[in-house]
Amino acid sequence: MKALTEEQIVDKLKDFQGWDYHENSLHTALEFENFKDAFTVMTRIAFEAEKLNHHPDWSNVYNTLEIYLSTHDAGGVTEKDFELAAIIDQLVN
Ligand SMILES: C[C@H](O)[C@H](O)[C@H]1CNC2=NC(N)=NC(=O)C2=N1
Repeated sequence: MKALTEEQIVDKLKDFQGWDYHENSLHTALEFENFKDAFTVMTRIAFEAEKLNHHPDWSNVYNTLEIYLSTHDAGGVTEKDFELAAIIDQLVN
């Protein structure tokens, strides 16, 4: 799968609230009520990532979750990253 151009990425991001293009990845930062809520969402994302065989680069500190999505095999952002971002949005909204 081929990496998208920055122009394509910025254009597609117009349909995504709360995501930006940062360090050659799609990026979002989420804050939850508490650690359990954050970890619950991480667990649900993990199952979706496994189904997609597409995995996030993420960091959790207490009630915050920072997610970076890129496609290692393509060395950039691809449609799969947007697919997983859309799934994550459904899980958190
Ligand atoms: C072997 C395995 O299918 C590949 O390494 C998959 C796993 N998950 C992945 N996740 C992401 N974000 N990018 C990949 O290129 C990728 N490749």
